[in-house]
Amino acid sequence: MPESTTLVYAFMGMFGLKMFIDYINRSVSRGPYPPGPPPKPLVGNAFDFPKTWPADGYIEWGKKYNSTLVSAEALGNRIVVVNKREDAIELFERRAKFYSDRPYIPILNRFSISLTMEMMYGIEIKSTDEPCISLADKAMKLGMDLLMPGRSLANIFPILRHVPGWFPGATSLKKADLVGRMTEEVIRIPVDQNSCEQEEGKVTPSFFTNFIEKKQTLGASEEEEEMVHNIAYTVFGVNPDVQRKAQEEIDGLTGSKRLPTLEDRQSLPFVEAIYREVMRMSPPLPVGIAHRVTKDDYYKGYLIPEGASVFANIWAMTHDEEDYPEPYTFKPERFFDENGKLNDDDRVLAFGFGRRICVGKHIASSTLWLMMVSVLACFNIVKAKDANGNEIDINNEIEDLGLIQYVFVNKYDPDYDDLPLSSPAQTEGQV
Ligand code: HEM
Repeated sequence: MPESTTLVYAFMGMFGLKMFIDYINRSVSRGPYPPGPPPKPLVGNAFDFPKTWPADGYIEWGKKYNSTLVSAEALGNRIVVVNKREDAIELFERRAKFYSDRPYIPILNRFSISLTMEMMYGIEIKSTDEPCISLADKAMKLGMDLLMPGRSLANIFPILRHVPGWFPGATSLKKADLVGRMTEEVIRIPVDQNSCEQEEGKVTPSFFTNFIEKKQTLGASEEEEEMVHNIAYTVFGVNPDVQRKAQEEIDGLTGSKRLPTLEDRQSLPFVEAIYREVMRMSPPLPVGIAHRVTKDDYYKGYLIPEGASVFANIWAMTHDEEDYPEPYTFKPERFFDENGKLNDDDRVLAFGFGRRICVGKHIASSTLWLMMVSVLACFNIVKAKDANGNEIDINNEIEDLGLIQYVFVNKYDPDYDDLPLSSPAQTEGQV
């Protein structure tokens, strides 16, 4: 018998055995787990995960099963989704000791810290055409796709990681392998570049200092413009009063004589409220990134088993009517107290939780704030007009593609339009 056929049989045998053992394990009563759709024999909930807009799908599960915590499982791999802010803070922060691992996802070990840190500190990005940027972009898109709960069968069925890439249907493994190799390149290119620059005695400024400097002297790049454009159209185009109020605040401080700087941030509370409201309404990673539990834990009477992937449904939390009445209305005023001072709700949930909270949050916060305030200081954003001079209505919907993509400097790619990221949808006629 050829070696490859033996391998296939061996794999199928192992797979069958694993399914059987998991099925028996599931039948033995542990738990109860947080509620969710009833599992089907053998496959569990593998085909129940919401596909189109997962964040809303998990809110629906929460309503249906009357629980702030919901869960599902496929072949022994349990996924828990946390829909409430208090639960996320309890689990990811007070119990951080057991909720700070990441699930094994083929690409992530190399992908997260090393990539961003190499890029953020000491590497000068001169153009978006640079190989490491376009590679980072592609790796990011592919990688995000693999991260979604239920999106990759290899994440649902851990045993599938052992299937060779040539096996029919093993597309997510091929993707993971590709992302792994691309990420290695993304890390290698800037490191090599940095070494060369050091040998030549050049001082390499960081992304952050470059950005701030460039913003104040040359303005924004095409991609940065595009990001601001998206935010600006949806937020200010739809809300002219908000725009006017923010501009009055800025002009009151600068006398229209200069651009605001980061030092002015404290003195511009209304702009700050706009920043908070933008991040609340459109968190770029609506269901965050999974944390892996390293020890069986009980919460609200439910078992969250060791190895479970726990997702913070950030979207559900920032659209929770109890915390944010009229959650789908853009209202920066909600961040002021009765004395007209900014309230203490300054926690931007969009950056995640606990020890795994976004490491780039300060950079992201500063760059986004600077972009918003600079646009407000210089422009009036109005609705575009069609050929007959009629205003084009603004599409106020959110698409699942967004800011992180821009942070990694790239353009919209229609081949990967189903990502766990969000951004305002484009209206025809708006560029
Ligand atoms: C608006 C911009 C950004 C948003 C909304 C955002 C959001 C997030 C979220 C939700 C997580 C997962 C947190 C969790 O697991 O609880 C995360 C992780 C991470 N972010 Fe960001 N991020 C942004 C920008 C950045 C930037 C600019 C960098 C690079 C400097 C960055 C680097 C990272 C890294 C390395 C992680 C993984 C941290 C870990 O696993 O410990 N992010 N981000």
